[in-house]
Amino acid sequence: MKTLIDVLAEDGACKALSSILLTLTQATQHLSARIALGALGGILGSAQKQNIQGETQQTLDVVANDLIKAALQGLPAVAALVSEEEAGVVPCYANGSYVVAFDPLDGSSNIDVNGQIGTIFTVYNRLPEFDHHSEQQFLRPGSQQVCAGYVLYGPSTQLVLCCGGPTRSFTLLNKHSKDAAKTPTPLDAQSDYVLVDEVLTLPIKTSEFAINMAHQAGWDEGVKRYIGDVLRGRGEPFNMRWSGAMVGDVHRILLRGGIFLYPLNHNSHRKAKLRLLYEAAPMAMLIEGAGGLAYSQSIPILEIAPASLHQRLDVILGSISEVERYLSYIMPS
Ligand SMILES: O=P(O)(O)OC[C@H]1O[C@](O)(COP(=O)(O)O)[C@@H](O)[C@@H]1O
Ligand SMILES: [Mg+2]
Ligand SMILES: [Mg+2]
Repeated sequence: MKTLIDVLAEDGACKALSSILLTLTQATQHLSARIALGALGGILGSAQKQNIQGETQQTLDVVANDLIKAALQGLPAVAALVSEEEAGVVPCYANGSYVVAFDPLDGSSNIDVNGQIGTIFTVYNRLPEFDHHSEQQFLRPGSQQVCAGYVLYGPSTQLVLCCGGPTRSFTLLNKHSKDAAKTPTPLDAQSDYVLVDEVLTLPIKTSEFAINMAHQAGWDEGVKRYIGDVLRGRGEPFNMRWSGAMVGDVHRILLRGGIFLYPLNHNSHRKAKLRLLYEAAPMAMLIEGAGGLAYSQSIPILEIAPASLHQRLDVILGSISEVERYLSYIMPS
Protein backbone atom coordinates (compact mmCIF):
# COMPACT_ATOMS: atom_id res chain seq x y z
CA MET A 1 0.00 0.00 0.00
CA LYS A 2 1.57 3.29 -1.13
CA THR A 3 0.54 6.53 0.53
CA LEU A 4 0.89 10.06 -0.81
CA ILE A 5 4.12 10.55 1.11
CA ASP A 6 5.62 7.41 -0.54
CA VAL A 7 4.53 8.59 -3.98
CA LEU A 8 6.06 12.03 -3.49
CA ALA A 9 9.30 10.44 -2.30
CA GLU A 10 9.35 8.15 -5.36
CA ASP A 11 8.75 11.17 -7.60
CA GLY A 12 11.71 12.93 -6.01
CA ALA A 13 9.47 15.89 -5.08
CA CYS A 14 11.51 18.49 -3.19
CA LYS A 15 10.94 19.07 0.52
CA ALA A 16 9.20 22.39 -0.05
CA LEU A 17 6.66 21.03 -2.55
CA SER A 18 6.06 17.91 -0.46
CA SER A 19 5.39 20.07 2.61
CA ILE A 20 2.75 21.99 0.64
CA LEU A 21 0.99 18.92 -0.72
CA LEU A 22 1.05 17.06 2.58
CA THR A 23 -0.18 20.07 4.57
CA LEU A 24 -2.89 20.91 2.08
CA THR A 25 -4.15 17.34 1.88
CA GLN A 26 -4.02 17.01 5.66
CA ALA A 27 -6.33 20.02 5.85
CA THR A 28 -8.70 18.20 3.47
CA GLN A 29 -8.62 15.13 5.73
CA HIS A 30 -9.79 17.30 8.56
CA LEU A 31 -12.49 18.81 6.35
CA SER A 32 -13.58 15.36 5.26
CA ALA A 33 -14.13 14.30 8.89
CA ARG A 34 -16.08 17.46 9.58
CA ILE A 35 -18.20 17.14 6.41
CA ALA A 36 -19.05 13.55 7.29
CA LEU A 37 -20.82 14.87 10.39
CA GLY A 38 -23.26 16.95 8.29
CA ALA A 39 -25.61 18.97 10.47
CA LEU A 40 -23.83 17.61 13.56
CA GLY A 41 -20.54 19.20 12.42
CA GLY A 42 -21.94 22.76 12.38
CA ILE A 43 -21.06 23.21 8.73
CA LEU A 44 -24.44 23.62 7.02
CA GLY A 45 -26.35 26.77 6.12
CA SER A 46 -25.44 30.23 4.94
CA ALA A 47 -22.63 32.29 6.43
CA GLN A 48 -24.83 35.37 5.79
CA LYS A 49 -22.08 37.21 3.91
CA GLN A 50 -20.80 37.60 0.36
CA ASN A 51 -17.39 36.97 -1.16
CA ILE A 52 -15.61 39.39 -3.50
CA GLN A 53 -17.48 37.86 -6.46
CA GLY A 54 -20.85 38.78 -4.99
CA GLU A 55 -21.75 35.17 -4.15
CA THR A 56 -23.40 34.37 -0.83
CA GLN A 57 -20.97 32.25 1.17
CA GLN A 58 -22.05 29.05 2.82
CA THR A 59 -20.72 28.26 6.30
CA LEU A 60 -18.59 25.48 4.81
CA ASP A 61 -17.08 27.86 2.21
CA VAL A 62 -15.78 29.95 5.10
CA VAL A 63 -14.74 27.00 7.29
CA ALA A 64 -12.86 25.34 4.41
CA ASN A 65 -11.18 28.58 3.36
CA ASP A 66 -10.05 29.44 6.91
CA LEU A 67 -8.71 25.94 7.47
CA ILE A 68 -6.72 25.65 4.22
CA LYS A 69 -5.51 29.24 4.40
CA ALA A 70 -4.24 28.85 8.00
CA ALA A 71 -2.51 25.56 7.12
CA LEU A 72 -0.71 27.07 4.11
CA GLN A 73 0.15 30.36 5.80
CA GLY A 74 2.22 28.47 8.34
CA LEU A 75 4.48 26.95 5.69
CA PRO A 76 7.80 28.65 4.82
CA ALA A 77 7.55 27.11 1.33
CA VAL A 78 4.49 29.25 0.47
CA ALA A 79 5.17 32.77 -0.82
CA ALA A 80 1.53 33.74 -1.38
CA LEU A 81 -1.91 32.30 -1.90
CA VAL A 82 -5.15 33.08 -3.69
CA SER A 83 -8.54 31.67 -2.82
CA GLU A 84 -11.99 31.95 -4.36
CA GLU A 85 -13.09 33.33 -1.02
CA GLU A 86 -10.37 36.01 -0.71
CA ALA A 87 -10.49 39.35 -2.52
CA GLY A 88 -6.79 39.55 -3.35
CA VAL A 89 -3.45 37.84 -2.96
CA VAL A 90 -2.72 36.75 0.63
CA PRO A 91 1.00 37.31 1.31
CA CYS A 92 2.84 34.52 3.12
CA TYR A 93 6.63 34.01 3.38
CA ALA A 94 8.86 36.41 1.40
CA ASN A 95 11.33 33.58 0.73
CA GLY A 96 8.72 30.97 -0.14
CA SER A 97 9.41 29.11 -3.34
CA TYR A 98 5.81 28.37 -4.43
CA VAL A 99 2.46 30.10 -4.72
CA VAL A 100 -0.83 28.26 -4.25
CA ALA A 101 -4.36 28.99 -5.48
CA PHE A 102 -7.46 27.09 -4.41
CA ASP A 103 -11.20 26.77 -4.47
CA PRO A 104 -11.70 25.69 -0.86
CA LEU A 105 -15.18 24.33 -1.41
CA ASP A 106 -16.40 23.53 -4.89
CA GLY A 107 -20.09 22.80 -5.42
CA SER A 108 -21.39 25.04 -2.64
CA SER A 109 -25.02 24.55 -3.67
CA ASN A 110 -24.64 20.82 -2.84
CA ILE A 111 -23.49 21.26 0.77
CA ASP A 112 -26.88 21.36 2.43
CA VAL A 113 -28.31 18.50 0.34
CA ASN A 114 -25.45 16.09 1.10
CA GLY A 115 -24.35 16.12 -2.53
CA GLN A 116 -20.91 15.99 -4.10
CA ILE A 117 -18.49 18.71 -3.02
CA GLY A 118 -14.73 19.13 -3.23
CA THR A 119 -11.59 21.23 -2.96
CA ILE A 120 -9.51 22.23 -6.02
CA PHE A 121 -5.91 23.46 -5.85
CA THR A 122 -2.96 24.44 -8.00
CA VAL A 123 0.72 25.17 -7.27
CA TYR A 124 3.11 27.36 -9.29
CA ASN A 125 6.80 28.12 -8.83
CA ARG A 126 7.25 31.56 -7.32
CA LEU A 127 8.63 33.99 -9.95
CA PRO A 128 11.77 35.69 -8.62
CA GLU A 129 11.32 38.81 -10.78
CA PHE A 130 8.14 39.91 -8.96
CA ASP A 131 7.27 40.62 -5.31
CA HIS A 132 6.31 37.41 -3.55
CA HIS A 133 2.72 38.62 -3.19
CA SER A 134 2.38 40.29 -6.59
CA GLU A 135 -0.68 39.33 -8.67
CA GLN A 136 1.83 38.53 -11.44
CA GLN A 137 2.71 35.37 -9.52
CA PHE A 138 -0.77 34.09 -10.41
CA LEU A 139 -1.55 35.64 -13.81
CA ARG A 140 0.21 32.90 -15.73
CA PRO A 141 -0.88 30.19 -18.15
CA GLY A 142 -1.82 26.86 -16.61
CA SER A 143 0.99 25.17 -18.56
CA GLN A 144 3.29 26.59 -15.85
CA GLN A 145 1.53 24.70 -13.04
CA VAL A 146 3.87 22.52 -11.00
CA CYS A 147 0.98 20.42 -9.85
CA ALA A 148 -2.78 20.47 -9.63
CA GLY A 149 -5.35 18.40 -7.83
CA TYR A 150 -8.73 18.07 -6.25
CA VAL A 151 -10.29 16.27 -3.34
CA LEU A 152 -13.79 14.90 -3.81
CA TYR A 153 -15.79 14.45 -0.60
CA GLY A 154 -18.17 11.74 -1.78
CA PRO A 155 -19.19 8.45 -0.20
CA SER A 156 -15.40 8.02 0.03
CA THR A 157 -12.93 10.89 -0.02
CA GLN A 158 -10.65 10.82 -3.06
CA LEU A 159 -7.60 12.82 -4.04
CA VAL A 160 -6.73 13.23 -7.73
CA LEU A 161 -3.30 14.69 -8.39
CA CYS A 162 -1.03 15.51 -11.31
CA CYS A 163 2.54 16.69 -10.69
CA GLY A 164 3.51 16.90 -14.35
CA GLY A 165 3.47 13.15 -15.01
CA PRO A 166 0.34 11.02 -15.11
CA THR A 167 -2.83 11.89 -13.24
CA ARG A 168 -3.16 9.61 -10.20
CA SER A 169 -5.91 8.94 -7.73
CA PHE A 170 -5.84 8.18 -4.02
CA THR A 171 -8.54 7.17 -1.54
CA LEU A 172 -8.57 8.46 2.02
CA LEU A 173 -8.06 5.69 4.52
CA ASN A 174 -9.10 6.81 7.94
CA LYS A 175 -7.56 4.45 10.43
CA HIS A 176 -9.70 5.88 13.21
CA SER A 177 -12.90 6.66 11.41
CA LYS A 178 -15.08 6.18 14.47
CA ASP A 179 -12.88 8.45 16.63
CA ALA A 180 -12.60 11.03 13.86
CA ALA A 181 -16.38 11.35 13.81
CA LYS A 182 -16.39 11.97 17.56
CA THR A 183 -13.46 14.37 17.69
CA PRO A 184 -13.06 15.98 14.29
CA THR A 185 -11.23 19.10 15.48
CA PRO A 186 -7.53 18.11 15.59
CA LEU A 187 -5.87 17.18 12.32
CA ASP A 188 -6.02 13.44 12.08
CA ALA A 189 -2.47 12.19 11.71
CA GLN A 190 -3.85 8.67 11.47
CA SER A 191 -5.48 9.23 8.08
CA ASP A 192 -3.65 8.75 4.82
CA TYR A 193 -4.32 9.10 1.14
CA VAL A 194 -3.58 5.67 -0.35
CA LEU A 195 -2.68 5.32 -4.03
CA VAL A 196 -5.42 3.60 -6.03
CA ASP A 197 -4.71 4.45 -9.68
CA GLU A 198 -1.08 4.92 -10.63
CA VAL A 199 -2.08 6.17 -14.09
CA LEU A 200 -5.60 7.41 -14.71
CA THR A 201 -6.49 7.25 -18.40
CA LEU A 202 -9.64 8.78 -19.77
CA PRO A 203 -11.72 6.18 -21.57
CA ILE A 204 -11.95 6.88 -25.30
CA LYS A 205 -15.53 5.73 -25.71
CA THR A 206 -18.00 8.40 -24.78
CA SER A 207 -21.60 8.04 -23.83
CA GLU A 208 -22.11 10.82 -21.31
CA PHE A 209 -22.25 14.58 -21.47
CA ALA A 210 -22.43 17.05 -18.61
CA ILE A 211 -24.01 20.47 -19.07
CA ASN A 212 -26.52 22.65 -17.24
CA MET A 213 -29.36 22.55 -19.79
CA ALA A 214 -31.23 25.30 -17.94
CA HIS A 215 -29.04 27.90 -19.65
CA GLN A 216 -29.66 26.82 -23.25
CA ALA A 217 -31.57 29.96 -24.24
CA GLY A 218 -28.35 31.94 -23.69
CA TRP A 219 -25.93 29.64 -25.57
CA ASP A 220 -24.21 30.38 -28.86
CA GLU A 221 -25.71 28.70 -31.95
CA GLY A 222 -22.87 26.14 -32.24
CA VAL A 223 -23.49 24.90 -28.69
CA LYS A 224 -27.21 24.57 -29.39
CA ARG A 225 -26.51 22.58 -32.58
CA TYR A 226 -24.05 20.23 -30.83
CA ILE A 227 -26.41 19.52 -27.92
CA GLY A 228 -29.32 19.14 -30.36
CA ASP A 229 -27.41 16.44 -32.27
CA VAL A 230 -26.40 14.65 -29.04
CA LEU A 231 -30.00 14.68 -27.85
CA ARG A 232 -31.14 13.20 -31.18
CA GLY A 233 -28.81 10.29 -30.39
CA ARG A 234 -26.25 10.27 -33.23
CA GLY A 235 -26.95 6.55 -33.54
CA GLU A 236 -25.73 5.81 -30.01
CA PRO A 237 -27.48 6.36 -26.69
CA PHE A 238 -26.17 9.29 -24.66
CA ASN A 239 -26.74 9.97 -20.97
CA MET A 240 -26.76 13.38 -19.40
CA ARG A 241 -25.22 13.87 -15.95
CA TRP A 242 -24.86 17.10 -13.97
CA SER A 243 -23.85 17.06 -10.33
CA GLY A 244 -23.68 20.84 -9.76
CA ALA A 245 -20.07 20.47 -8.60
CA MET A 246 -17.22 20.61 -11.10
CA VAL A 247 -15.19 18.15 -8.99
CA GLY A 248 -17.96 15.55 -9.21
CA ASP A 249 -18.50 16.00 -12.93
CA VAL A 250 -14.80 16.03 -13.83
CA HIS A 251 -14.20 12.98 -11.63
CA ARG A 252 -16.87 11.03 -13.47
CA ILE A 253 -15.43 12.04 -16.82
CA LEU A 254 -11.91 11.02 -15.75
CA LEU A 255 -13.24 7.57 -14.87
CA ARG A 256 -15.89 7.02 -17.53
CA GLY A 257 -15.02 9.38 -20.37
CA GLY A 258 -17.34 11.93 -21.94
CA ILE A 259 -17.55 15.68 -22.18
CA PHE A 260 -18.06 18.43 -19.60
CA LEU A 261 -19.32 21.78 -20.88
CA TYR A 262 -19.91 25.08 -19.17
CA PRO A 263 -20.51 27.38 -22.19
CA LEU A 264 -21.06 31.12 -22.22
CA ASN A 265 -24.57 32.13 -21.24
CA HIS A 266 -25.39 35.44 -22.95
CA ASN A 267 -28.53 35.83 -20.82
CA SER A 268 -26.51 35.97 -17.61
CA HIS A 269 -24.89 39.19 -16.40
CA ARG A 270 -21.53 37.44 -15.97
CA LYS A 271 -21.69 35.28 -19.14
CA ALA A 272 -19.14 32.69 -17.88
CA LYS A 273 -19.26 30.88 -14.54
CA LEU A 274 -16.09 28.92 -13.90
CA ARG A 275 -12.91 30.59 -12.74
CA LEU A 276 -9.69 30.08 -14.72
CA LEU A 277 -7.04 30.18 -11.99
CA TYR A 278 -8.41 27.77 -9.40
CA GLU A 279 -11.08 25.79 -11.29
CA ALA A 280 -10.45 25.49 -15.03
CA ALA A 281 -6.62 25.47 -15.13
CA PRO A 282 -6.09 22.75 -12.48
CA MET A 283 -8.85 20.63 -14.00
CA ALA A 284 -7.27 21.08 -17.44
CA MET A 285 -3.93 19.82 -16.13
CA LEU A 286 -5.61 16.76 -14.57
CA ILE A 287 -7.63 16.00 -17.71
CA GLU A 288 -4.64 16.39 -20.04
CA GLY A 289 -2.50 14.30 -17.64
CA ALA A 290 -5.09 11.56 -18.16
CA GLY A 291 -5.02 11.85 -21.97
CA GLY A 292 -7.96 14.20 -22.49
CA LEU A 293 -8.38 17.74 -23.82
CA ALA A 294 -9.44 21.01 -22.16
CA TYR A 295 -10.43 24.13 -24.15
CA SER A 296 -12.11 27.47 -23.74
CA GLN A 297 -13.62 28.56 -27.06
CA SER A 298 -10.94 27.41 -29.49
CA ILE A 299 -7.96 27.88 -27.15
CA PRO A 300 -6.39 25.19 -24.97
CA ILE A 301 -7.10 26.24 -21.37
CA LEU A 302 -3.50 25.59 -20.35
CA GLU A 303 -2.36 28.33 -22.77
CA ILE A 304 -4.56 31.06 -21.27
CA ALA A 305 -3.13 33.45 -18.66
CA PRO A 306 -5.81 35.02 -16.45
CA ALA A 307 -6.17 38.80 -16.81
CA SER A 308 -7.36 39.01 -13.20
CA LEU A 309 -7.36 36.66 -10.20
CA HIS A 310 -11.03 35.68 -10.39
CA GLN A 311 -11.44 35.75 -14.18
CA ARG A 312 -14.21 33.49 -15.52
CA LEU A 313 -14.30 31.66 -18.83
CA ASP A 314 -16.28 29.01 -20.66
CA VAL A 315 -14.99 25.44 -20.26
CA ILE A 316 -14.92 22.41 -22.56
CA LEU A 317 -13.13 19.27 -21.32
CA GLY A 318 -13.14 15.51 -21.68
CA SER A 319 -12.35 12.71 -24.12
CA ILE A 320 -10.28 13.84 -27.12
CA SER A 321 -12.67 12.70 -29.85
CA GLU A 322 -15.71 14.34 -28.27
CA VAL A 323 -13.94 17.61 -27.47
CA GLU A 324 -12.69 17.77 -31.07
CA ARG A 325 -16.19 17.09 -32.36
CA TYR A 326 -17.60 19.85 -30.14
CA LEU A 327 -14.91 22.29 -31.35
CA SER A 328 -15.96 21.62 -34.94
CA TYR A 329 -19.45 22.92 -34.04
CA ILE A 330 -18.30 26.11 -32.31
CA MET A 331 -15.40 27.14 -34.57
CA PRO A 332 -16.32 29.66 -37.24
CA SER A 333 -16.04 27.91 -40.61
O1 LIG B 1 -25.20 26.41 -10.79
P1 LIG B 1 -24.73 25.53 -11.89
O2 LIG B 1 -24.96 26.07 -13.24
O3 LIG B 1 -25.19 24.11 -11.75
O4 LIG B 1 -23.13 25.56 -11.73
C1 LIG B 1 -22.40 24.53 -11.22
C2 LIG B 1 -20.96 24.93 -11.27
O5 LIG B 1 -20.72 25.96 -10.32
C3 LIG B 1 -19.74 25.55 -9.40
O6 LIG B 1 -20.41 25.04 -8.28
C4 LIG B 1 -18.92 26.74 -8.99
O7 LIG B 1 -18.07 26.46 -7.91
P2 LIG B 1 -18.24 27.05 -6.42
O8 LIG B 1 -19.23 26.22 -5.67
O9 LIG B 1 -16.83 26.89 -5.93
O10 LIG B 1 -18.63 28.49 -6.53
C5 LIG B 1 -18.99 24.42 -10.12
O11 LIG B 1 -18.47 23.52 -9.23
C6 LIG B 1 -20.09 23.77 -10.95
O12 LIG B 1 -19.63 23.15 -12.12
MG1 LIG C 1 -15.86 25.96 -7.59
MG1 LIG D 1 -15.97 27.33 -4.13
